[in-house]
Amino acid sequence: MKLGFIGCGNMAQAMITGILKQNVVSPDKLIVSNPHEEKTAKLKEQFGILTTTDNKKTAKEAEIVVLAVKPQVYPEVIKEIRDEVSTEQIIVTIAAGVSMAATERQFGKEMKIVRVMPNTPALVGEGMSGLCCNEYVTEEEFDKVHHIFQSFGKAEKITENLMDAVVGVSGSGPAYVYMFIEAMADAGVAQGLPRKQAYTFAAQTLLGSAKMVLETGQHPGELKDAVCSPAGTTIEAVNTLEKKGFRSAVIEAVNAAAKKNHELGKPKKKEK
Ligand SMILES: NC(=O)C1=CN([C@@H]2O[C@H](COP(=O)(O)OP(=O)(O)OC[C@H]3O[C@@H](n4cnc5c(N)ncnc54)[C@H](O)[C@@H]3O)[C@@H](O)[C@H]2O)C=CC1
Ligand SMILES: O=C(O)[C@@H]1CCC=N1
Repeated sequence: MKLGFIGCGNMAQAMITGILKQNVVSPDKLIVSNPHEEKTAKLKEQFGILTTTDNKKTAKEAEIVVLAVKPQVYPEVIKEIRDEVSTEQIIVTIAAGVSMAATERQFGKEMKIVRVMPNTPALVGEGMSGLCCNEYVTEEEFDKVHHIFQSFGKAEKITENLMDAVVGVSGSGPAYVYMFIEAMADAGVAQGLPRKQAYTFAAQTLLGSAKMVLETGQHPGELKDAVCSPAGTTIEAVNTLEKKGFRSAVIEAVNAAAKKNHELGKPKKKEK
């Protein structure tokens, strides 16, 4: 099975690195196109994969074609490749706000489409992806794509109406988590920790806490309570976070990203 990527920016590089590290697709079965050669140079050098500046070549050669360009570039790329692809190939979209109906309309034929929202921790094998597909994708074909996304983290099937929620929580989520780590580390530095150690202490605390949620199955509130000793240090911090509206800030942030994803998906005037 040949896998192609059109666009080789942050997200594609994270996924390709994850896929190759896990050996789910061998380097000779990968083709990546980007008009700017410098974007593919590092991957070419590191893994010896086939790279090109010609999107049509990727579209013609790959059985599964991942469109990894910005949402605004989708119409231009689809226009460029639509005569090169057959309805036997699978198109994977990862763009925020690009519905399967819009992709199908732009191809102008009954293309097999799998819509996915991945995230950048794919690079280290800890991605989180939500996937859905249209009616032309068989179960076996969906499983193939699912398998690829599972190779660099967790991947779950969802219905398309949940894509906004998935973008808000996991697609955009790493950015909020990095902000949290930065803020924790800044405070650590203010309290005297050397900068490098401050990042290690903050990031490892995030990692360990996340593992506790995933592996113990305990409610996050219960895990939080187990850290809060009566009249201890943690409840002072919890009290401060509640006073500063921490939970509500996070909820509003996730809702804002979900809303933006929804708005990006609304047809533009010229598309009507
Ligand atoms: N960055 C992230 O955390 C996530 C991004 N996404 C989605 O992934 C897609 C890509 O996002 P990023 O990788 O962050 O953007 P990026 O800007 O880092 O990468 C896009 C790449 O497309 C290339 N490109 C531009 N025009 C092109 C064309 N005509 N043909 C081929 N390549 C072209 C650019 O040179 C660039 O390398 C977007 O649709 C975004 O919504 C989805 C989940 C998470
Ligand atoms: O910010 C964005 O639009 C993309 C989609 C999800 C994460 N990054």
